[in-house]
Amino acid sequence: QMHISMVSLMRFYDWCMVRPLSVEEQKANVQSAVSCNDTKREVTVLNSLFKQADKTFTFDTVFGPKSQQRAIYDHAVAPIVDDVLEGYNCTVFAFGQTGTGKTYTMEGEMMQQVGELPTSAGVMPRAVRHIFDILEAQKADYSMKVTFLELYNEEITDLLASEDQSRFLEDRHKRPTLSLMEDGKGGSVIRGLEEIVVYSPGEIYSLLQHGSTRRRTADTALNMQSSRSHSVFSIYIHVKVTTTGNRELIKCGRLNLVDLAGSESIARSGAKEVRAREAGELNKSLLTLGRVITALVEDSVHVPYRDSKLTRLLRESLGGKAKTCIIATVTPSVHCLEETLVTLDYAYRAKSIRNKPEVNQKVCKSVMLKDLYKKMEKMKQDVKAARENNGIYIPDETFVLEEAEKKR
Ligand SMILES: Nc1ncnc2c1ncn2[C@@H]1O[C@H](COP(=O)(O)OP(=O)(O)OP(=O)(O)O)[C@@H](O)[C@H]1O
Repeated sequence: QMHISMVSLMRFYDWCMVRPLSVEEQKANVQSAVSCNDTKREVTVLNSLFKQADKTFTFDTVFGPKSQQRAIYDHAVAPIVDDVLEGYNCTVFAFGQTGTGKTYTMEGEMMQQVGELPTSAGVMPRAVRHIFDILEAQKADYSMKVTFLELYNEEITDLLASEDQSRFLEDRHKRPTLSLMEDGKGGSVIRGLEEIVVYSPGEIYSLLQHGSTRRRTADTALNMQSSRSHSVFSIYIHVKVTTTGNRELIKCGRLNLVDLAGSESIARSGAKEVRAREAGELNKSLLTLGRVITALVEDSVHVPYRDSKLTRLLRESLGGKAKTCIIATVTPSVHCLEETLVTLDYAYRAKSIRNKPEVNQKVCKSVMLKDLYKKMEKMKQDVKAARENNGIYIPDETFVLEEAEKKR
């Protein structure tokens, strides 16, 4: 087995989405305090309403209140999905105050089944459709698996946990939590996180639906805590390609779609950190993310990745070998001016972070990935059953690939 890498320096992409004023806000005559210039790619916060200087931020792309979900996907996310299929690890973060449209942008209207995408479908269902469209058109030999987790109060829970483990999922305080460990290669692994092998868009849609419903059910039970939780949905794709020299390679790409906690928890803390901690409002992961961004922007020797679960989990996407982008979501409402400035400032600063994207690929001989995965799943089931009694190690796919090579 051999690893080949291509290294070049790449900065974060950053986009800004300004949502329309809601019907209620319009009825209440809420003033708009944000203006967008899509062509100049600028967002201006109208501090002049309060006799202060206006503040303008430039992004890679600015999507104003009239933007369609489809345009956002085609313009901003589709090129990233192409990179994932080339073997890159890519991460899309949605970052903004509660109620500004992070979930709308990432999930939007979820697909119940396969069919036309609704106009309000968000990044997740669109990415899934796009990935399958490309693979089917290429008649590719591929395998795919997904994971979906929630990080709340520094505890990781599995949104796709099988029913027997999910009895307590409605109550975040009673859920089984998973431990995060270093993988020895600069990344991290989550022990016990369900990795579900999928063969069709429909399967992923129902998993997404399932996971996001679990997240929301917990909300109604516990007073809208989703604004303080982060969710990470990941799709792992292995695609077999044949090079001009008739060599076979497996490209291993991964797409992480991250819906972050509301950025108001940063605005609220800061100087008031102690009080915020007492009120249980301090979001350690979000604050550490901010500190990691600052350290990377300032080229500090010490980057505090280890200080939170989120930054340990997504270390590779922050100054590492992944391609990363941030979607900042803001509301035009004049009542949210302070939070809007915090969001824009964070997303804007992140732009100067440089990652070193690398293609992940392995040389392979003639194995059919689809067959291999079916065998692997069977093996995992068997071993899992045995493990419950004897503590036997569950093989990961690298192990299975190596075993398949040895047997030839
Ligand atoms: N671009 C948009 N166009 C139309 N409606 C939108 C848009 N963005 C958000 N909304 C609506 O605004 C409301 C809040 O959006 P959403 O739940 O996505 O916010 P959020 O940032 O994910 O909040 P939270 O942090 O609480 O999860 C929803 O009713 C959503 O449908």
